[in-house]
Amino acid sequence: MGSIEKENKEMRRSLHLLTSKVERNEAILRSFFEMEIRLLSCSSLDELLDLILIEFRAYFRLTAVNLILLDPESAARTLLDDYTPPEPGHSLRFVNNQRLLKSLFPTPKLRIGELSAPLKSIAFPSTPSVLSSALLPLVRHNCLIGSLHLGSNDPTRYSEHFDYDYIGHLASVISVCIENCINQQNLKRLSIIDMLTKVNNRRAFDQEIIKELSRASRHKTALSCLFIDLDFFKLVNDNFGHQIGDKVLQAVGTLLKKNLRKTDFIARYGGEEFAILLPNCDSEKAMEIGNQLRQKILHMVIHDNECKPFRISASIGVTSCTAESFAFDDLDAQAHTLLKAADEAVYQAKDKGRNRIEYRSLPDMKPELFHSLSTSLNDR
Ligand SMILES: Nc1nc2c(ncn2[C@@H]2O[C@H](COP(=O)(O)OP(=O)(O)OP(=O)(O)O)[C@@H](O)[C@H]2O)c(=O)[nH]1
Repeated sequence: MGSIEKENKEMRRSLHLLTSKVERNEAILRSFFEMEIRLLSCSSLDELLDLILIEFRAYFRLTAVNLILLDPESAARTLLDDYTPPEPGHSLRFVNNQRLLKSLFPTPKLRIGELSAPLKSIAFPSTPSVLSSALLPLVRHNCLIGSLHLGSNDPTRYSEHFDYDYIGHLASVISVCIENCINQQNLKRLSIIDMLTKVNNRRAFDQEIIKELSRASRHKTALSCLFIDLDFFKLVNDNFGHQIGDKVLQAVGTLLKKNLRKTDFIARYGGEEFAILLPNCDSEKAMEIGNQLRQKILHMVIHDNECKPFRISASIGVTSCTAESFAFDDLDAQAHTLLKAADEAVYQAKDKGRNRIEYRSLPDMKPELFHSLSTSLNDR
């Protein structure tokens, strides 16, 4: 073979290698780009975490994907109250300070390749089969906010000899998405939460009752409403001070959350008044639940500023409805009717001596009566 021919062959081989490398890089970039779009379109932290912890694994053919998040004020943990990650306690962990993150990233740079045993036990506590990995520092405003760990059982998958700019870029996108989701959801949460008791506020209740009435009518299920009004609360404030009064309200909020189902809706409706929606719950069951709450409130021991114990009581009003309860379709009118009945039941309980539970059935309502009724309720 002549030397020119040999040179040509060599050049064709190089060209072929170069073309396939470009094609491979293009495919990688495309897949990263697609994932970036999906990350940016996540509308909640749950959705974002599912994408990272579950879908990344299949999409990038990985053995393990783990995440550590800095969460000093438990903001993320509060938002994720109902969220279960894959391998709970391993794939998603929260830290209150940066110590652990700093041990993974003495400088906030990607860590690629094989990990030492101690680092592996931090990054992949439940996956010893990981042989090579990419540890991505998540950074926002020059602050380490977390660490994402991509692990493979292929020892050559992540190697120091390759360039991983696109993974670094992905880490930046993930950092922004995590921060955005937490901030947005936190803001939304703050607008519907009563800051003192950490149950929902009245605004959230007024929205929820419409949703629940609509759901109850669609599924033909019962919906009950409880009003809980603390007795002689003014005396608590007068005798022990406002701070202790606040402590009582917080304790009642905690007691209600602890003793009701996740699907029940608890709100602070006014100063010392709580309102509860019990979906799929008829009058008999609602009375039973209400009475249990009354007894639990009565047995709750609170301490004043001198650590002396005292107790409180509550008057409870209950009402229930079913799809057939209303002669009209207007959900606002239905909500007002339900609230008025629960409110009247509380007053009856107060009238009869307090620390009691009373039931008020819904009146036979005519739609034309609704307007005067809603006006009087709004004036309360
Ligand atoms: N500490 C504290 N007190 C509050 C708060 N909101 C309302 N209150 C107090 O709750 C008290 C309610 O008093 P009243 O409406 O007279 O009712 P009550 O003393 O509970 O008497 P009955 O309801 O008739 O049993 C008032 O003294 C309010 O100042 C709050 O956020 N914190």
